Amino acid sequence: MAQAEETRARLCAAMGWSESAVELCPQVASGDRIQDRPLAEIGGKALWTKELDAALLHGEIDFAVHSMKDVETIRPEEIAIAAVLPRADVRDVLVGAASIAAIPQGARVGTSAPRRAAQMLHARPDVTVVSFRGNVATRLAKLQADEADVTLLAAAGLARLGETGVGHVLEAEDWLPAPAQGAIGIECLAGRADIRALLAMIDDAPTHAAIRAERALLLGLGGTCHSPIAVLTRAEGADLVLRAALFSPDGTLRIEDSARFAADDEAAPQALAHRLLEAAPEGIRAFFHGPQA
Ligand SMILES: NCc1[nH]cc(CCC(=O)O)c1CC(=O)O
Repeated sequence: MAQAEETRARLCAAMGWSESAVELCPQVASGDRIQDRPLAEIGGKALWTKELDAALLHGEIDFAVHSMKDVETIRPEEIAIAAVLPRADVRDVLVGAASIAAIPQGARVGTSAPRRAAQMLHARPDVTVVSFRGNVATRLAKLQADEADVTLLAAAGLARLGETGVGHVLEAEDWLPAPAQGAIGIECLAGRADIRALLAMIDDAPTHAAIRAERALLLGLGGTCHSPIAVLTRAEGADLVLRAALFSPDGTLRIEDSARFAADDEAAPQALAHRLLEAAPEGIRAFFHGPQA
């Protein structure tokens, strides 16, 4: 809802409309309804898109607002990512300790994200990872209830909920975020030229280019929500520099590579994916499906 409200505010500001010109149509996604099991177990895909896709396809809504981190790599061809808002803070926040090094020996780390679990076990093989699902408030409550000693959350999500004083931000260069973290994307029917033109008014080209590159990398890797992958994109002049690290889920294995390419080059991130897969030992390779059509 916070993301939808931000989108509405930006659209109304760009168009000179009053807020009442855009109606919010709240939907509960299956990923939010099912909170007691890790996503990987629920059967993975489309947990945040299924209901909104149906609403788009049935003409109940004109566009849908997503955290791009939750949007699967391969989308129905009738649906287009029409706009991406300026990227918020890409970093993860550590809650319960002042730094990775300061986490007590043998601590319980609450997370259900394969990336965060693998990164943590890579940095701190002594800790135990415990499953930790639910929205931001639920996870903070679980930490309060001592179900874990520390947890990791996206700075962007905390900020959108007004939880700015929580935890300690981890520098992105040391602790790479998830693909598309911090980016809000707006989807509509590919055939709705009118809506696409409207949404183009609030598209942030640099963020859109970075998201396109990160998603092209994921497509080349065949990465899913089970794949422990972390990335960081930064702009260098007209180019993007994309860093990517792949892990084994237990954190024992880690490989990293990077590429610099023109912002509109979609082949380059796929070539980076190819190099990573070539270099990946089986313990990493097993969690990626390889290049997707
Ligand atoms: N389903 C998890 C999810 N999807 C997007 C965000 C954060 C907001 C963002 O990255 O845009 C979160 C919460 C988290 O990782 O802490």
